[in-house]
Amino acid sequence: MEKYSLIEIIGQGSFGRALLVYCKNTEHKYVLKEIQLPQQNSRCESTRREAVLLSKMRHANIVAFREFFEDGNLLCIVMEHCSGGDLLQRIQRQQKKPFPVDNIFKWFAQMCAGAKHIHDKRVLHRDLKTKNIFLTENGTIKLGDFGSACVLNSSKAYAQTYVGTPYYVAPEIWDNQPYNNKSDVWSLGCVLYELCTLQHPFQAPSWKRLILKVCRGAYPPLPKHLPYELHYLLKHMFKTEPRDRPSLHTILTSHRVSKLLRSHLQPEAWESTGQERRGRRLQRWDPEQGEEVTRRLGEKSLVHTATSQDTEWAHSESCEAPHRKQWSPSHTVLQRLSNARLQSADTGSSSDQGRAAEEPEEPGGAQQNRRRREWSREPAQRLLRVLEEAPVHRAFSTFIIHRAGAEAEAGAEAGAGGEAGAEAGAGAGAGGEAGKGGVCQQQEDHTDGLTAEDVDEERLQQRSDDDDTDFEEEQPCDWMGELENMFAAA
Ligand SMILES: Nc1ncnc2c1ncn2[C@@H]1O[C@H](COP(=O)(O)OP(=O)(O)OP(=O)(O)O)[C@@H](O)[C@H]1O
Repeated sequence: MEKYSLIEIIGQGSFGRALLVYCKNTEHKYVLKEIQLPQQNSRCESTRREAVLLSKMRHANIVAFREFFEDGNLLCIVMEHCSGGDLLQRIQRQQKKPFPVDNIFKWFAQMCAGAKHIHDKRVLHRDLKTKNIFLTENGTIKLGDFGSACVLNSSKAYAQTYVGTPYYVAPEIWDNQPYNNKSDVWSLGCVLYELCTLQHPFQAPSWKRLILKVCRGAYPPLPKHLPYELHYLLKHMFKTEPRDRPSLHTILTSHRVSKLLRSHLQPEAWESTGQERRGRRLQRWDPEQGEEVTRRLGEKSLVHTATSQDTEWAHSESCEAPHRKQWSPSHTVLQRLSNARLQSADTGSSSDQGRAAEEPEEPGGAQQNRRRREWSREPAQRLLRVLEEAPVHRAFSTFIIHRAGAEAEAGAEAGAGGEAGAEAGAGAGAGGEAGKGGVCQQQEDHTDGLTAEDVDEERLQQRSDDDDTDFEEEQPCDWMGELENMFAAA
């Protein structure tokens, strides 16, 4: 710590301070994130996870990691300082003046390149939003805040899961489906929309209407003067079915707009997305590496997996996971919410009055016949009851959901998490938003498990977007239980 001197405190996150510091050795400024120890486990883990993941993500469009250490009762991560601030601040500074289209393409291409790099390492960011995307002094995009990310490679199922920031969360998450690589794509669609309009695509005065809009993919159209490519991109990124959404790989390689996007990328950003590896048979991620990462992250780490994840990864081109076949994200929640709307109106809920006329009905009775994953846990009444009085501004916060068995059993069976999650929410108590803690031991920064630049050759080849939904969490989270606890506690 002695080698850093404090310049200023640049922010107070939900778990600790972010400091702008000066390093006497390198004569550079850095951001130092600190967390008080001991605290509750989850935030501590989140910080450690951020450090470990960040340390292994070397890419022109990802915040560069410097070091990770403990100093007394502080856990510290030192990282690149992005002096342009975050995109949320940048958007706010525009004061309704639109960004030049070239800027939009450049920034979007860079965030896709950074996110693709993450996905190529089988990591999901899970909290992509304007607040977590930074700009350097020269206007280069850097993805940051890996505190919510997860690695999909351990052979065990792990103790904690996550829902994201509701305003940026994809429809499948509201339908208790697993987070997957396309969920990150949805979130980036929200960011792209904000760059285009300076507005969030899914604005609503209540949670219920927010969720309905998200599940329908119903966003106000972009202004007509914006180029066709932006309209086209958003239309695809906001497909409510993950399988219909392009992956980042597709967006940057074989989508109608790929060439245009790539023209906005510096060669080093493009090369480090893995394209330079085309044609070379690459080593598949070794499951043992996932174990190693898990061990280093600690027993309660936020690492999700399938029990047969290595097989799934190896055969992701040809094998559809069973739950993937069952995906029909928005229909379940829409139908439940629609039914509940009537019940809610019957019981005299004022906030539901008149909404039926405003919200478009689900098109096509034929969709009712689609295969549907049963939403077995909570009827929509519960959702409505929870959300009815909840302040919608909280939908911009990051939520972390705890699973049952988090404290005792890191290796809980995959698939058990959904039902158990409701109790886990109660057990977690502290309620939703990031800001947990716990005693944590120092971890060596020895994370070889994440170093493999392992991209399957097949993944570089063109595929349908359906096949392109190539990895996902195995255990959907009980965000509703968590919301219930959070709002009950408020
Ligand atoms: N690498 C960075 N470069 C420049 N500013 C940063 C960097 N990392 C974080 N910040 C800024 O520091 C502040 C605190 O960030 P931090 O990630 O600690 O918390 P947060 O994102 O505000 O909240 P949360 O804890 O819920 O994630 C924010 O204003 C953020 O924009």
